[in-house]
Amino acid sequence: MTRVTEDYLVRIGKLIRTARQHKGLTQAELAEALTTSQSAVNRMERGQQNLSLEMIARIGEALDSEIVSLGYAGPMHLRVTGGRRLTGAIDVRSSKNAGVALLCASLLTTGKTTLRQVARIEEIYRILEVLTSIGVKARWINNGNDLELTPPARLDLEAMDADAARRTRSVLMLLGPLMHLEPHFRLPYAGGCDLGTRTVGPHLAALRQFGLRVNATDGHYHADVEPGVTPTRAIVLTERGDTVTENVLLAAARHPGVTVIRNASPNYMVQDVCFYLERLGVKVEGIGTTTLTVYGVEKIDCDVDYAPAEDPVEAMSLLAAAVVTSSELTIRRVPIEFLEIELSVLEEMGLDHDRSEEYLARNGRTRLTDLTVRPSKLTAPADKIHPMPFPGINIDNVPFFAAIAAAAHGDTLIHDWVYDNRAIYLTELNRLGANIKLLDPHRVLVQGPTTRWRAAEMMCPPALRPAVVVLLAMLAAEGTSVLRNVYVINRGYEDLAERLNSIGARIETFRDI
Ligand SMILES: CC(=O)N[C@H]1[C@@H](OP(=O)(O)OP(=O)(O)OC[C@H]2O[C@@H](n3ccc(=O)[nH]c3=O)[C@H](O)[C@@H]2O)O[C@H](CO)[C@@H](O)[C@@H]1O
Ligand SMILES: C=C(OP(=O)(O)O)C(=O)O
Repeated sequence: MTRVTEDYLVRIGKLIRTARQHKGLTQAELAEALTTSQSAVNRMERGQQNLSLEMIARIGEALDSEIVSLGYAGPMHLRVTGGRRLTGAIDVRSSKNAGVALLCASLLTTGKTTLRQVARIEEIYRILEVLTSIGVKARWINNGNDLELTPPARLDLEAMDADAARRTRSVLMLLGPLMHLEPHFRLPYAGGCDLGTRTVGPHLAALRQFGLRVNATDGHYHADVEPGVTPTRAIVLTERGDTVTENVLLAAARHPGVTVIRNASPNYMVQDVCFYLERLGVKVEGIGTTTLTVYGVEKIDCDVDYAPAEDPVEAMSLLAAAVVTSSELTIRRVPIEFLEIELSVLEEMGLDHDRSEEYLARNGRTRLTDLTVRPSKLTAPADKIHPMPFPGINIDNVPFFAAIAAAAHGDTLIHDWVYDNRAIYLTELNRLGANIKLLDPHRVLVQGPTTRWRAAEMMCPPALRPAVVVLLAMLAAEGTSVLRNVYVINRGYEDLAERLNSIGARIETFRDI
């Protein structure tokens, strides 16, 4: 690990102290955020503690401070000592996908939005950069667990951080709230994982019914709002997509009158957005179904406090971690409604598991359970694994079936019809000892069981879930593996390496300078 010299340590220490005081944290509070002691923070601030670049980056994150978030810290990599069993229990955190939608939704009210237990992940940081660049005040409170967002009297859309906006597809969900605030605006083109072409047509077609016209030129969506246009009948989405449903919900929330959305996604992040809207005083009927009726409120000025639910895809990731490492693991706070089809398939494959009594998430609505998974002799499923819009196997959970199928006896056909590239990335597992044949760009045949995972040094595939699947296989492979440039994992998982270490993994993070 690279160390910085004494002179720099004193200067960095001063910067840390100033940034901490600016944020209103005590040394003890910063220490808690960094999982270190108050005396260690005291030594750091006096320049008497050696600091790894990793620690400096973490301090920067804890303090939201550009000064110490060191622009020169290079890409993050992981070094994995594999072949270890996982053990104990781990909590699922709140989802990336609800988090980004709720950040966009915060623009609906002129009041303050407090979001509890928001995942501290890169994707959230990108949307936060976009929001703060246009004037929203953002503050992490309660030891960095909760996020407080206060909009300005008028947004400065011209000042939008285009680089941050281009790194996330979720910026698309600003269309719905912004159309109520500005008659003309532009948004940089949306990005996200490298998953091939993804549709925006359904967003634009649905929002047109509220008078929003969008032209895509020069790397921007140019949006113009025609006043007085109102949907004359139910809005029928051409695809049952998650973000398109959320976008229309956000447009409908401040549209005076009743909007009916058909072919809506009932998926987890959409439910979170509906629960949030209810707290804003916007009535939504049909939550959890494919027809949503929204009773819009033209002006919303209340403060709102909401805790997004736990992430089913993170739950599936942890479950897959237990399976590939043949471990007994308890995964707590699993939003069971959104994982039960996956669990039914896994039960058929022979997965030995127990579920606790159900209890409610902090939002008071989502049902949670604690799931204990035990080492099992798995057989390949009789039928292909393929995703469906909810309810069905979650599209983002499909890659985890590749790792699980690799541990099962027999051949599993996986058909990812949704994304152009994602199935291709699954063949990366072959470098770690799996036997996966690419049948065409959307289908792979996994031939199990993988008797021995092999350690390897690899670049992260440029898509979040396949990247995590590779990491899981590295946990199973004896020896030392290296996974390079894990930004894409940090887009969607909070402190994944550290949290896996807390249940017995051995993963070190390191960075290039
Ligand atoms: C921030 C966020 O919430 N991202 C999620 C969201 O992205 P998002 O809602 O943006 O997903 P897209 O709209 O890109 O849909 C994914 C792909 O599925 C296709 N499609 C979708 C629905 C449908 O009924 N028919 C159809 O063909 C789309 O054309 C697209 O190619 O949903 C995806 C699908 O669950 C998830 O992978 C993403 O993690
Ligand atoms: C595809 C994903 O996300 P995004 O829509 O943010 O690219 C994902 O979460 O796996």
